[in-house]
Amino acid sequence: MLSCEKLTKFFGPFQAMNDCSISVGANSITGLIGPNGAGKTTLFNLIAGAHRPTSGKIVFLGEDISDLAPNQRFARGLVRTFQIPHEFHHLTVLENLMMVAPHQPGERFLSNWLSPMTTRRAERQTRDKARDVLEFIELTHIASQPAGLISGGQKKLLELGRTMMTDAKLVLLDEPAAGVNRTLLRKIEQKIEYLHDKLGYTFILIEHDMEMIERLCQPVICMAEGKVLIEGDFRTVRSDPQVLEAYLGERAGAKQ
Ligand SMILES: Nc1ncnc2c1ncn2[C@@H]1O[C@H](COP(=O)(O)OP(=O)(O)OP(=O)(O)O)[C@@H](O)[C@H]1O
Repeated sequence: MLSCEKLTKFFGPFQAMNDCSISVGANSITGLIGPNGAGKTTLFNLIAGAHRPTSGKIVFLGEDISDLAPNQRFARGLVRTFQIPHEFHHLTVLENLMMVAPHQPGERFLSNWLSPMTTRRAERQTRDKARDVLEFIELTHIASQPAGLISGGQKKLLELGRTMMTDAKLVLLDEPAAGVNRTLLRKIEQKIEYLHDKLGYTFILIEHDMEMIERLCQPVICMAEGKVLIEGDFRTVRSDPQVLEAYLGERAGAKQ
């Protein structure tokens, strides 16, 4: 579904991405791990189009998307969520979902005048879909609260819900477990599993929570210093000496 080929990225003299190649199969949940500063978020930025690679190429569903703008990638089904959820603070939770739906006729001034019925019908459909999504992410009870006032974990669920308002094919999830309590974390995992198993979503997931990576991800890719150290199933990656040194060793050391 996605392949990143020999990506490099320089920020001034600093090389954040160093000949990094990954490929992601359709309907997989790929875990992206690595120590702080390994280049995981930079890789997401390159895939989503927030940054352009210095060299290398990105192919999505057979098309070279390296030169496409983020909105063009989004229109092709490549959707990204953020470490810190980017909700619209003053809009309600329901409105936040409705905002995401692509190609709404009401966005075009003329169509509001020329075909108000069509616009209203489309808005009703979007609202109905948003209500279904709210039910799925179990946030119906806070539908009319301003999104800026809901909890961090609820914002993560809302982010996941916002991907469901789009025609997402590949979802880039940036630390879905960060700052989320254990109960809500299990709920987020179940939602990801459902979207993957029942709706055929493909995910790439950056996460520092190893339990979540172990439960959800196959394969797991470990990065360090802007490149891939190893790819494999969780157990293989976890026991690789390079990984232990670069990442898990660092965590184990921190516990002593
Ligand atoms: N816009 C930028 N300008 C300069 N340096 C940057 C920029 N973005 C990232 N970097 C650097 O690139 C390196 C990789 O950062 P990145 O955020 O991709 O790491 P990460 O693996 O996501 O880390 P973390 O797990 O801490 O989020 C870091 O050394 C970071 O300081």
